[in-house]
Amino acid sequence: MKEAESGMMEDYTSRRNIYQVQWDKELLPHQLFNIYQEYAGSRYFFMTKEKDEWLLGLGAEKLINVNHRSPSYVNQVFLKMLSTCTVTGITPNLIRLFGGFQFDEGTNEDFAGFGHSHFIWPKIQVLFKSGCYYLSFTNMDEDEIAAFLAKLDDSVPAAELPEVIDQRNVDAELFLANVSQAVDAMAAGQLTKVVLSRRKKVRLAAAIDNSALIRRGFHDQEFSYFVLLENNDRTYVSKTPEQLVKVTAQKLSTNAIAGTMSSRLENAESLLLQDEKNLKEHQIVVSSIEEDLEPYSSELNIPAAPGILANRYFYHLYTPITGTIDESDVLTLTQAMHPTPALGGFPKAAAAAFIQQAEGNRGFYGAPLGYIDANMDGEFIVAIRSMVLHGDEAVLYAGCGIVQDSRPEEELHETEIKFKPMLQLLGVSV
Ligand SMILES: C=C(O[C@@H]1C=C(C(=O)O)C=C[C@H]1O)C(=O)O
Repeated sequence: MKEAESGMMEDYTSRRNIYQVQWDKELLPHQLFNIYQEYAGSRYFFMTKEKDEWLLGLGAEKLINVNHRSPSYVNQVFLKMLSTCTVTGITPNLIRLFGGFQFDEGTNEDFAGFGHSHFIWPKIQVLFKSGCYYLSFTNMDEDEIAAFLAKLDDSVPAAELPEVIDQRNVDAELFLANVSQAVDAMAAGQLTKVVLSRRKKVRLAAAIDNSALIRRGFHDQEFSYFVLLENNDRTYVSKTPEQLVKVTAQKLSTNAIAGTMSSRLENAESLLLQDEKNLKEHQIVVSSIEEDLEPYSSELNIPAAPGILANRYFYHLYTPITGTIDESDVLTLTQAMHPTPALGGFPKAAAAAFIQQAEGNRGFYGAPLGYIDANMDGEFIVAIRSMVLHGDEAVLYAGCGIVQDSRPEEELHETEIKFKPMLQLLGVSV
């Protein structure tokens, strides 16, 4: 906790005025994104799978951007900041701190500039919840707020996405070699499961306007979260079906999602529900989540067998898990669970070492992204089906679980399908 020791925490203790209002007319996130260009580079958007709740931030009143992953540090800073607030309006619990912790401690150049703990307290926060829009302004004077509210009625032209001019795999050969090596390590008894990934680069004719991506993600029919986090000239985007953990008033929910089959296969659902390799991959995740949560929860409800999570391109084996936590909060659980063997492997330490040596660092790919509120409740997702944007280039990430009976070419194919949600978002016909 170097920052705390060196006194940088002082930075978070100046007084803040928060002004909150409820807004009655419909607000569209892609229009809000474009209202003030001066906030570009420090905006974010988070939407649930059901699309019934979303959170949007414009501008950073405070940015937590440190080069170590530390939920307790983020927690401490957030509490300090909350203690400095004078709230005029609805309720202080509406304020959320949004961001995430990178997958591992090392550096990945695709994510240059993002912190390993990276969270934003926005200048303007828009929360859509239970059918209502709540706006919170931090340290903005009356005139600034009035000017912003006046702009909400203006229609902001929807951005268009530039044409795609190139797409190519960058490490398919390395991925095949890594899968073979993982299968050998499993035969030698060193590992039970490891999740390996690879990348694809897509180039567009011009720099990408993030509001265009939000417009697409907001209107599509996929059952997945949508997350977009800007940091200066880079943006991370994920359209993931996977929740890491959500806590509301001591009730927790999480899920195991592992085991995949292309929806193009005939009878894919019943084939997947009976497929031994996929069931094995899935059970490893369920057992590990149960073990990780055991110290925090005296009551966990875990169905005896998985069901199916259906999306446009694939089906996954899916086990929803609920429970009650004793003395804990969402950040502690995030740390206890990440990475589940849905993104790391099993045993956890051996899998982490294997990934490190095979691929290097993952940045936000597979990482927990989400928010906390003043009650220390919140929700974090596992950022997969994702990409980093930088100017006119997108670097896409996709991975899959490897077990002893995995075949490299089949796993390569599975990752190819997993690029599709991002390719489609960018406008590549898939
Ligand atoms: C690793 C990814 O997905 C994970 C791996 C899965 C699998 O191997 O079946 C399924 C869902 C996710 O837990 C990814 O999409 O990049």
